Amino acid sequence: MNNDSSYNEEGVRQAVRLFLESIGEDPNREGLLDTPDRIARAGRELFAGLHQNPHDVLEKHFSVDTEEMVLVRDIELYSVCEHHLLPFHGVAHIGYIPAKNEVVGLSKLARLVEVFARRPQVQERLTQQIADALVHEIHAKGVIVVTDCEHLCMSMRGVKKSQARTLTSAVRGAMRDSATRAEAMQLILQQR
Ligand SMILES: Nc1nc2c(ncn2[C@@H]2O[C@H](COP(=O)(O)OP(=O)(O)OP(=O)(O)O)[C@@H](O)[C@H]2O)c(=O)[nH]1
Ligand SMILES: [Zn+2]
Repeated sequence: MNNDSSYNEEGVRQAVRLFLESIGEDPNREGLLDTPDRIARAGRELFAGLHQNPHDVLEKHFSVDTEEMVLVRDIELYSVCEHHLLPFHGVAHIGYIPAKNEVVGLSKLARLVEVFARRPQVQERLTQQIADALVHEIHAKGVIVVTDCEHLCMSMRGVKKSQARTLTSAVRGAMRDSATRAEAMQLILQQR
């Protein structure tokens, strides 16, 4: 169910006006006049995942007779860290071993990333939520999710380490088997 009726655009506009005033800006100067409205519209998109759920994305699946690993790597992701509300961005790699006849369309894996990325997040939770959704919604026998991101709160402010990448992983079920996990990691790391 995609229901964003709890998204309060006027509330966001007021908060942005107050924020601009509070940093010493003039929200009435020409360049900033439309900014509260722009941010209200952008926020609807950036936080759309708060009003979506993984069930809807993974509901439709196919009867493909396979129980072998499927892996989609380099799925672009943009999220917002919940501590500073600054972006973190990078890629997600998702591998899963489907239950018999519960294979999902490849694009649905990318849509699943969007459901959890488009929220205030921490990278660890984002990674785990993607893995858990594949177990709960399509009964995947094994799952590995690896995310690899740059956090702007670590690059453009604070410690200012722009080269630092954060990698987090979540491994479930049969993917915990060391040989299977090694095969998935090899596919993820394979030279482009
Ligand atoms: N574990 C984790 N930490 C994150 C994530 N995004 C941002 N952070 C960290 O959240 C922490 C918040 O630390 P605080 O000490 O409360 O805030 P701060 O004073 O702004 O911290 P600095 O960034 O060190 O200046 C920082 O260390 C950030 O790097 C994330 O996805 N996962
Ligand atoms: Zn942060």
